[in-house]
Amino acid sequence: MESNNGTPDSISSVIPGWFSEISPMWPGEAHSLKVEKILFQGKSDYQNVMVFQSSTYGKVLVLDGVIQLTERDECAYQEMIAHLPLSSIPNPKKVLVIGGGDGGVLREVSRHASVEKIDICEIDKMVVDVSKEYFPNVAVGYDDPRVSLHIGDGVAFLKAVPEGTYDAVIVDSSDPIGPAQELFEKPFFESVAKALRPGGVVCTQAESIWLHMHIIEDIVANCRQTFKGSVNYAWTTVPTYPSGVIGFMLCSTEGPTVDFKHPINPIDADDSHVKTNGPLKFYNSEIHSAAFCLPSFARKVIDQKRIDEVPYI
Ligand SMILES: NCCCCNCCCN
Repeated sequence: MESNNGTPDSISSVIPGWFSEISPMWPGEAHSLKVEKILFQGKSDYQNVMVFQSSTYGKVLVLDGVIQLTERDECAYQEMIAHLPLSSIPNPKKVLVIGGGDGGVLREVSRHASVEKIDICEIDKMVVDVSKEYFPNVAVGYDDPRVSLHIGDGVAFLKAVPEGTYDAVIVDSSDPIGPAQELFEKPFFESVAKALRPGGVVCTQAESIWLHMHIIEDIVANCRQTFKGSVNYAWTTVPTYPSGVIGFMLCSTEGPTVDFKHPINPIDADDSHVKTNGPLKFYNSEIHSAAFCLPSFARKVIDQKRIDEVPYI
């Protein structure tokens, strides 16, 4: 059976007027969004930057052809990557964000009243500028006076950080091809561990259990060798990310024990941030704990890494 444009009904090919997210990171599939209008297209020193108005997900930020956020579902990612670590430790004071140039993670970190200082190191100034212009409800994170923006390479920034500086580091990176590649490698995790105080926490973007178990396996192995506290994988649903899910690696350094699965400082128990930042749309304490429940196929691989590393006695 054929459609009225002559192509078989089962094949809808790449349709003019739609954005299709095609990448070697998810071969053989491409999620598409209908484009109402392209609002911005530019080329920075690091990547192609595009913003378009979609029919169903609001405005969309795309870097090198890959969706970074949409107005409709960004809350699911930004709230989880920020509150999974910060709700797991008492009174976080100093927080570093690597990447995250759109400002959404800053918006979420600033909900925590105990936080005194928020550093952000983003490599691409164009991402910051474009977000401020087209995504004011995301880039609002920059308005917080506790925020200091550093434009530069996150790897170099971390190397220069004095040992034990931060309570939490959040790595809001794009995928590990292009400018973010080094943020998935062991030397980077070692710099993060050094920058954290004892019992400090890191939460890093850790891809999809449906598409990237091989990458996750490597991240888990590197993190188990580097972080001597706890090492956990959590995940959330983001409809416009490849496979509709994305995960986070949550680790702590040696020191006071961190039990990531049971938040001791849940941000949803305190309403004081709602006046300035608006209500949380996605995160709550129940979804925090649930995020660490893994499907059996992923649990097998992630837990196997732990068994492999227990030395024979
Ligand atoms: N596959 C895309 C992963 C993007 C993760 N970073 C998004 C940045 C939002 N602050």
